Amino acid sequence: MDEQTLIGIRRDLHQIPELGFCEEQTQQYILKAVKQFNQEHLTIKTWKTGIFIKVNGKNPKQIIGYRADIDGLPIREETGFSFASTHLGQMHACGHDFHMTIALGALERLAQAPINDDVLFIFQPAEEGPGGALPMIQSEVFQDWKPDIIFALHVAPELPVGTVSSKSGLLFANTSELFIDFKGKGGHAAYPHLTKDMVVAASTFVTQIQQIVSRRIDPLESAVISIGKIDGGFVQNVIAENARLEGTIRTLQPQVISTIKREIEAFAKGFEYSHDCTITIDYGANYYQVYNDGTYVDLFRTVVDEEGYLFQDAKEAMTGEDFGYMLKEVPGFMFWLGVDSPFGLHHSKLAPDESAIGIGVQLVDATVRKMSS
Ligand SMILES: CC(=O)N[C@@H](CCC[C@H](N)C(=O)O)C(=O)O
Repeated sequence: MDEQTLIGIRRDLHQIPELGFCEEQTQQYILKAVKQFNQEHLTIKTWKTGIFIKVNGKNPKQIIGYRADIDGLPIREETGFSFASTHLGQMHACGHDFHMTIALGALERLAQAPINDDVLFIFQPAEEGPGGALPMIQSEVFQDWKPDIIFALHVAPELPVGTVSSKSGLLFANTSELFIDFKGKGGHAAYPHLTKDMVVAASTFVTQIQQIVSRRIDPLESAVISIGKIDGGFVQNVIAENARLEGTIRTLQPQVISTIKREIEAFAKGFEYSHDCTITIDYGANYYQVYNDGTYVDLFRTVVDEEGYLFQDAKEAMTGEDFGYMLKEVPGFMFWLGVDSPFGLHHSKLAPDESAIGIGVQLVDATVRKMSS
């Protein structure tokens, strides 16, 4: 596929972002795009809103897996692009439109010129939540077509186009979502002493739990607690009976997540007493760390060099990725693809440079071929 066709696909996909497990339009778009490819060597199976596509090899000794995530985020786009999201309040603000396009580009090349081994393309729903990788791994299709090696990429806005980055070992953090509901007693804003104000309780809670990271966790064991959303009350002169916090916990060691959860629960008990309220905690989706196999990172480094691009050693990031579950089952790696955007991941103005798409396709294709040689 030429660059203009790839950019066209990316722009089409950019216009139809859908949240986790609602990616029906996206799934249909991908299936339709794949219909244009040489069908001779393809076997296609859908799974919920995801898709497995196997390019049957000429003399297969192994299955090489490549995964692309397909969901968008609940963010109102502010890019001003002519091809901006047509789904109000939803946006491909994490580059999954790039991820899908690159996978389609590499798939088209392999469908046209298959290698000896089988190559399994996995279009995975719900990476941003509630997590599609784990149930997809448990599916019959994955178990039947279980890859021997697997890899994936993620766009990196802070890296220039032509630079990629990865590392052996830990790349992405362990994560847990965090949802906390406060219930107190509402009332007239003029009589706070007759109420249990949940806006005060929840906002104090947000600042207090930051002490868990600074005072309860070994400074050598990094952790993040971020609250991204606060809800509470209805009107300016009524004290709120209910409030809700939504956030995420990130740690570099899996066991530190449990420590943080225990500490949050202890803080909650104290708050129930001091604010005379009830607090309910739900941890939503939990993702396992992304841990790269050094052998394949080294192989990839060689491919990047041979293809004429720049490989930069990565640092661990506090981003989460349920691809970590796939790497727990199957050896492989993940890498960052430079897309040079002035606005970062999860920003309403994320504007990745489309000239990185062709580089992604070339690197995925070349990596698969190298893994098979
Ligand atoms: C690459 C990336 O940005 N991934 C997301 C994964 C979200 C996991 C889950 N919804 C959570 O917030 O814990 C990220 O936010 O890192």
